[in-house]
Amino acid sequence: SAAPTVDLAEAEEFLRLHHSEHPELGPVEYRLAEMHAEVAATGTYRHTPDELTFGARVAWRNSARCIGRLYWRSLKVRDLRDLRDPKEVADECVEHLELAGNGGKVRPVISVFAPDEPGRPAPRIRNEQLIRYAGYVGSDGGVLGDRRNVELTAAAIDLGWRPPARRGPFDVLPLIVEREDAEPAMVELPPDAVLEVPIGHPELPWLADLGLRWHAVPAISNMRLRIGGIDYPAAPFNGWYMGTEIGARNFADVDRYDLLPYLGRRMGLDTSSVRTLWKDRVLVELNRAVLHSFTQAGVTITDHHTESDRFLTHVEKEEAAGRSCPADWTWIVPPMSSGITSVFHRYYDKRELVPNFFPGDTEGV
Ligand code: HEM
Ligand SMILES: N/C(=N/c1cccc(CO[C@@H]2CCNC2)c1)c1cccs1
Repeated sequence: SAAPTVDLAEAEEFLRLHHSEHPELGPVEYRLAEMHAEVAATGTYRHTPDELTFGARVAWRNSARCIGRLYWRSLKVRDLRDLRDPKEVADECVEHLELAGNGGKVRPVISVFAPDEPGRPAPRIRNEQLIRYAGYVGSDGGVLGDRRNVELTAAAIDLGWRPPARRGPFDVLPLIVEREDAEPAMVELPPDAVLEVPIGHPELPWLADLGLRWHAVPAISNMRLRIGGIDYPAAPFNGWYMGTEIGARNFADVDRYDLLPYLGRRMGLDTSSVRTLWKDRVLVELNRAVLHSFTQAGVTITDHHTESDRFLTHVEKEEAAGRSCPADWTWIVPPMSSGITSVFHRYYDKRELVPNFFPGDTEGV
């Protein structure tokens, strides 16, 4: 027999949850006995496809920082647990992006690759998201592109990635997949797997000439999915964007694209003092540009008002189902116009439930 590497209490709690929410599965006792026998023999157990699908959907439902959970039942789950080879994992991530992008009608998808098992290390995706723009540090210390990805860009170059002849602010980085006992794989994303939206403004024609753009599919690839005591370190998942993520954070943060001062001047605002609220006026127009452009391009996007109302509907539905809906106010409340969104005006249950997603071990490396 092998020493159990899996937390038996967490495994049992998960199987009981699965049967309680799906009575059609019959009594849980048989499954519990099977699990205990497998753990006694091998130190771990294997989820059935149904358990994996249910577990991934509940992990989303338990993600306290996620405002988009109303549609948690619709998550498409790709069972790729037999894949451990870094190159194969990278290639399936390209498939994931094509399936999720769906020509603009973005679908929430998760791909679950091999779990950590005794003596069989799992693959891990180095990139924080499947699609990331390069960040190049200039000799003057300035950065061309996304400052957040300066280290990832250097890692890709170290692995042999050649930036385009003319470096730009939106060069898509290759995917890097690592496994402790294998060579890392680095795969360029083919253009048709990377749906992008050019950014223009409904009333300011000059904005389109700036060449701003963003990718349609946000796909988090460095978090660990934990289900019933089993960890899946490579389980990239995507939804669609809420406009503020791009307009109020990616384009606005000083340590990202830092566009507010430039756009303020182009809009002819008095940027000499914050008291003119010039930053706030630029922020609104930049976010209107993002929502307008995605809609024009036929790419799914949601605004922070609609998404706030949807989330509170989700909280009500969960409570009607007899479940508490854990939520982290500091992440749920959007990064602009907070007080005029519905989620601002209440408290939330902050417990941490499992199944769930946790920071990966490449987090903040
Ligand atoms: C379908 C549309 C979805 C929308 C609009 C949405 C929206 C968001 C937003 C705005 C955040 C905060 C991100 C930030 O502040 O940087 C977030 C966090 C999160 N979302 Fe969702 N989400 C969606 C789907 C999903 C799906 C499908 C999953 C997983 C299956 C998911 C899991 C999470 C997790 C785990 C976090 C917290 C990440 C962290 O702690 O770093 N979301 N979501
Ligand atoms: N819209 C989204 N937004 C995010 C969801 C989770 C995390 C993030 C990015 O988080 C980074 C770490 C902290 N802020 C930036 C963005 C989704 C990504 C995957 C499914 S939905």
